[in-house]
Amino acid sequence: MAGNDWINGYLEAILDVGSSLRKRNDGKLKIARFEESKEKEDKSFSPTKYFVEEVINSFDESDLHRTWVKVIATRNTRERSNRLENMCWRIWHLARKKKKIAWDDAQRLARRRLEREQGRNDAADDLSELSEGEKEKGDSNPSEPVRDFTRINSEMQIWSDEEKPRRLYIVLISIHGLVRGENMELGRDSDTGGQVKYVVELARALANTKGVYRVDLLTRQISSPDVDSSYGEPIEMLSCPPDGSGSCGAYIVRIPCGPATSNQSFLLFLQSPREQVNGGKPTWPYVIHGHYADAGEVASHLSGALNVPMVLTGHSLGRNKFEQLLKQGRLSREDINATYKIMRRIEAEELGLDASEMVVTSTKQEIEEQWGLYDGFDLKLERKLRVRRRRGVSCLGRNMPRMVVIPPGMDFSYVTKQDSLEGDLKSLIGSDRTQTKRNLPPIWSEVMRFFTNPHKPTILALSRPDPKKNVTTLLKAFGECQRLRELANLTLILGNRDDIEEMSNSSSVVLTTVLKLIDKYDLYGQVAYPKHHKQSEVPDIYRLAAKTKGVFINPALVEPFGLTLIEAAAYGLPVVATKNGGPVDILKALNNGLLVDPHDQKAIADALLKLVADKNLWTECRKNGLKNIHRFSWPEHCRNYLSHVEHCRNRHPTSRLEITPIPEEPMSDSLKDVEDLSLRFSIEGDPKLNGELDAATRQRN
Ligand SMILES: O=c1ccn([C@@H]2O[C@H](COP(=O)(O)OP(=O)(O)O[C@H]3O[C@H](CO)[C@@H](O)[C@H](O)[C@H]3O)[C@@H](O)[C@H]2O)c(=O)[nH]1
Ligand SMILES: O=P(O)(O)OC[C@H]1O[C@](O)(CO)[C@@H](O)[C@@H]1O
Repeated sequence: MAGNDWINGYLEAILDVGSSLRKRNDGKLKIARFEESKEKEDKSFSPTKYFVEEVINSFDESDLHRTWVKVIATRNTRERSNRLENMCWRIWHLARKKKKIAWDDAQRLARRRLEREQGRNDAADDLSELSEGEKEKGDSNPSEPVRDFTRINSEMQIWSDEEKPRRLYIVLISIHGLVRGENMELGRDSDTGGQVKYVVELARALANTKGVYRVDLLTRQISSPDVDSSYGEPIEMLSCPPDGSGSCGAYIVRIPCGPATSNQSFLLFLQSPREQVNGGKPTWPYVIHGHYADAGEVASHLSGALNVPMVLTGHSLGRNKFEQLLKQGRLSREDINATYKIMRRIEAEELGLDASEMVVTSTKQEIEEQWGLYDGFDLKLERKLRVRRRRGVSCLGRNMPRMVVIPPGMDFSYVTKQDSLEGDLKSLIGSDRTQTKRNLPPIWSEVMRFFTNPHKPTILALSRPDPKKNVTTLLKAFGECQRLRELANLTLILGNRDDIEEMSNSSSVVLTTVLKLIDKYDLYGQVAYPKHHKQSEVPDIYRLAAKTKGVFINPALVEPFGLTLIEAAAYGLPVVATKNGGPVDILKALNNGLLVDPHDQKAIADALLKLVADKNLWTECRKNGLKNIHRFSWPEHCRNYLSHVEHCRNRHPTSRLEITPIPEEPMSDSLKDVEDLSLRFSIEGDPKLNGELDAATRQRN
């Protein structure tokens, strides 16, 4: 039986290896393990023994044993041989099948292990990519704004002009400060500064973006003899571009709020669907965007009442300010809270954070070192959720606002070609000190009249007269550095003032301290501190400092972003800036200056000296700033903004809300046009719309 030879070897192996049969508890004989074989295992590998062990050890086949008993009982040799062959084949087949199953399991396990490993690697890549994506990339093609700060999710659609015609209605809310579109009074008080400029320029830029039909910037109506009547106008159309030629669909809407901001007033305004888009059908805001703690709290109420996604921008954060003021050591915790109501502000910021789908920050640093201080935000969880969303894994039950870095832009319409560094200045400071009657900016004379030697480079500081801006430390650094005083003058533009006594307490303290320090260090003839300047003169102030080969400095204790730094760069002025806050990322992008510890007076003086004295460094920084400033572009900002807002969890009012109108008071004429905005008080929520809608659907209703 040549065909059966292998069987003999196989059977011999079964017999040779030996086996002890053990009575199974269920009465069946179970082929036991080959303990002996373990002990006697010879060093050389025997495939037969291995196979036999595999077959016998690896499965318990009772009926196989019954067959075996029958086979050995078979007398007919031929019959027995056939049965033996069949049995061996069955054993062999079973063993192979078993091994195949084990192999498949092993393969499946290996594949799952590989997938999990891949998933972990992807997640790690995503996380590292996230941190990479937010890191400054190398210089790119100067003609193309670089998305340094803003990381667009690879799957996320970039907002493009090719979008099907959309007619989005966006609501921005910025409550405090004096808000108007032209000739802003920035620096007039602690609440009228960069944020006012930011929201007005954002409203214009969004309205100028294809697909956006209307932008309403909601703020408080302020009617008071102390301020210009323009702040009492119920509605102001924003000219686009700012030279007043035509409208782009951006409006400032001033809501009568009484002494305190009432959510109700804003709610009533927003709950009348806007009839400007989609052929007169009421349209809900696509998004409600709150700016700063106060508007963040109001927006959170409106977002909840209207079921419209909310976006938040901090501009400046209470926890961060609190930390820096404590570090400065001049005020106790109680004094800080009494002065700034800082705990109430932080509460509002936490509420806004909790209600937001997305937080727009100006820098990566703002996420990690400013929002990272808040209960309502956890950096690691936000990143994990972002990775999960990207991998299509459900995030239900886990809410954390998405943080997106989209730095503000700049209105470049005032930036002319690079001014030559010669020319005007010579005529301005001729030997007889009389200004030649050329069309030189009047503000130049206003500044230069303070200086004994106007030929020296001027160090420029421009900010609201707010303690946080740390101007007093700058003055001490300048006053105590003889070398710096010999080399340079100092210009302080600290808002507009008539009478220091009539200013807010914090502004009054800052300005009084400035005057005392000028006197203490006898800086007369070396420091300029003009009382007034117009908004339109700010570019010329930067230009003047650049013409003198001066330096811009922002020594703030903490600067969430620092619009003045990008403005200075746009006018060719190298900068020295606080290392606390947004300037870290700004200088990374612009590569146009030096960072300092705002608490270190000597470091401030040394940095200023370095830039004023080293003309090569000064020229290099000027050149870099001019080359890289394009990265701060409002059109780019808006494309990124809309791309991210598109992915906010979209919701839609699903209930009919009857709002009882406030009893009508006789409306002044000026309010008539507000009425034209269809201030109706009932909303037609479509009850059948119970689910969440995607952005496109939402816009159709
Ligand atoms: O006398 C002055 C003082 C300021 N400004 C302008 O006001 C703005 C000031 O903005 P910024 O330097 O950014 O400071 P803040 O007023 O404190 O602005 C807050 O809001 C800004 C926008 O989010 C952030 O960049 C800041 O970090 C944040 O503190 C700039 O455009 C200045 O040109 C004037 O025109 N005249
Ligand atoms: O953190 P602070 O001191 O309130 O600074 C932020 C202030 O600056 C501004 O952004 C200037 O516009 C105000 O809106 C805001 O009150």
